[in-house]
Amino acid sequence: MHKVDVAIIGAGTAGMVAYRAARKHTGKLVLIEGGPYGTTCARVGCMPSKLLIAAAEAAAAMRAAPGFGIHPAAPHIDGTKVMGRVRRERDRFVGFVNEAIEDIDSSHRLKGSAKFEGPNTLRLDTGAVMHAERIVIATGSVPVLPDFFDAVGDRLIVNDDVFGWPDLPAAVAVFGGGPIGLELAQALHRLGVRVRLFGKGGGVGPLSDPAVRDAAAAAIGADLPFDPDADVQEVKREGDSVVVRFTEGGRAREERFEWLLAATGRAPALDGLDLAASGLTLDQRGAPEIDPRTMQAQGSHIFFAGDVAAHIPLLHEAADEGRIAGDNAGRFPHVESHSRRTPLGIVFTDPNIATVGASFAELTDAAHDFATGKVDFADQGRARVLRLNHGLLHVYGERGTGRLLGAEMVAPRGEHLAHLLAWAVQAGMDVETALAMPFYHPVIEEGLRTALRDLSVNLGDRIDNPPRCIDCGPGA
Ligand SMILES: Cc1cc2nc3c(=O)[nH]c(=O)nc-3n(C[C@H](O)[C@H](O)[C@H](O)COP(=O)(O)OP(=O)(O)OC[C@H]3O[C@@H](n4cnc5c(N)ncnc54)[C@H](O)[C@@H]3O)c2cc1C
Ligand SMILES: NC(=O)c1ccc[n+]([C@@H]2O[C@H](COP(=O)([O-])OP(=O)(O)OC[C@H]3O[C@@H](n4cnc5c(N)ncnc54)[C@H](O)[C@@H]3O)[C@@H](O)[C@H]2O)c1
Repeated sequence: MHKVDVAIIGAGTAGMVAYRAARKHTGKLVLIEGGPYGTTCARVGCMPSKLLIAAAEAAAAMRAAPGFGIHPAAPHIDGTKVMGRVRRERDRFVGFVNEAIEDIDSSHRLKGSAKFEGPNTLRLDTGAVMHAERIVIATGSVPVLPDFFDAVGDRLIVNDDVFGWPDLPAAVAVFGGGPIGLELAQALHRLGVRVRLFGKGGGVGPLSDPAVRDAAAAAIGADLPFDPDADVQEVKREGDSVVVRFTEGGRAREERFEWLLAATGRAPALDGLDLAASGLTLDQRGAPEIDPRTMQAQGSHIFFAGDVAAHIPLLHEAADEGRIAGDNAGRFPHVESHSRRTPLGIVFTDPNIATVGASFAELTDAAHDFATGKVDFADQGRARVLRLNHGLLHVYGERGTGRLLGAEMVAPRGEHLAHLLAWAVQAGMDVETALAMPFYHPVIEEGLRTALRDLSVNLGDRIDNPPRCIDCGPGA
């Protein structure tokens, strides 16, 4: 039987980072991959979705030009060329990952799907069996598909399928108002695909602040048909079409599409691991309790990292967790505790949707004594110059200390505002210190300053905010 100090299951982002961290402690380790190399992020996640969005932004910019008095021809979208670039660039990113895999000692790489046969015993579907002193589980996540969708048969697709398309389809029904549904629905819509986005329960991405969520629903809904709480009676297949029966504004409707794209959530990829044989105590989801500071499960020799840990299923968190889990698996039993970064989430819609630090729901549920500062981008100087003047940003600060706690936004260039705020929150900055930082003129960040000033007023630190649109002129 093959014997190793550390076995890592899954060669995605978390698993590859875990391998490098564990390698510093031992040369007796193995990285096991059951599917294709290349990582979810590069193959079918972050990168191809952003490539599709970039093409959609180019088309949207052409359509927006008449608003400046510039009249180009309407965009002609060549679907095969759009998808060709998406796949070419995607393959380039995947190529870099594959090079990193090739750099790993070949005796440390194993192909096959692993499952537990005992707390320290793994069996691969190739028949190989190994004894591992410590194990890192980094198996990622899989799409959750409601049974309701079975009726559409092979017209049901997920994100992976989109990035394999040779051409753009004519019409797609997208289900799910989370990050995947929002990003793909808006991008496809802007690329000339007829899209309708069906949400459930009123959610819009990761937003929990009702006012910001409403503003985001309105901004996305102004671009394409989007109901965050759709009343769908039936989905079925008729010939090569997907038929969706739903209610809109009290009226029964039926619409036909080529595909039903499910973006209805992702779950930890635990099926097939036979975790029951691992000796861990499992909850009703079939998962053990994991310490997010050590990534250790119940003080055992088993560690989790990335989406499978169901902590924050984002790329930079997967990398951090891989580093923590790999290092601790390597040094076990002398496990070290690590502090985690300030939460940061960005959805690459237009306008961007973003969350930073503590969410409105977390602060409210914990009865935290906080105040909110606001800016509406409708009248924000630079946003108006650029005709990007849609959105709402709420920033939360602690009463008594003025410490910045978090923010939720749907905002132009929100990806950058969210970073500024995340860095300020992690640095423990208070609102007055943030306001003492330089703000250039005219920039979108002046909108953030308006929200910070409003927060300062609401915390009782200053009497009033300067008059409306002060960032339109000198002396701001
Ligand atoms: C469409 C989409 C867009 C996204 N966009 C963003 C974004 O813009 N920004 C962001 O931060 N995040 C984004 N994400 C999330 C991000 O991609 C994930 O958080 C991240 O890729 C998770 O990495 P991981 O290492 O946990 O999993 P993965 O990269 O999925 O790696 C898990 C690996 O484990 C293997 N495996 C599974 N079971 C077994 C087994 N039993 N034996 C052996 N191997 C096994 C799998 O084959 C896989 O290779 C996006 C996700 C999707 C789907
Ligand atoms: N830009 C980014 O960072 C980015 C982009 C894409 C994905 N991701 C990551 O991937 C994860 C998974 O994304 P996701 O969007 O699939 O999941 P999600 O869980 O965030 O959202 C799923 C949405 O689908 C809705 N839903 C569930 N059942 C439904 C049904 N029957 N009909 C209509 N809607 C239904 C839910 O209410 C929810 O709003 C995210 O949590 C995120 O961490 C990140």
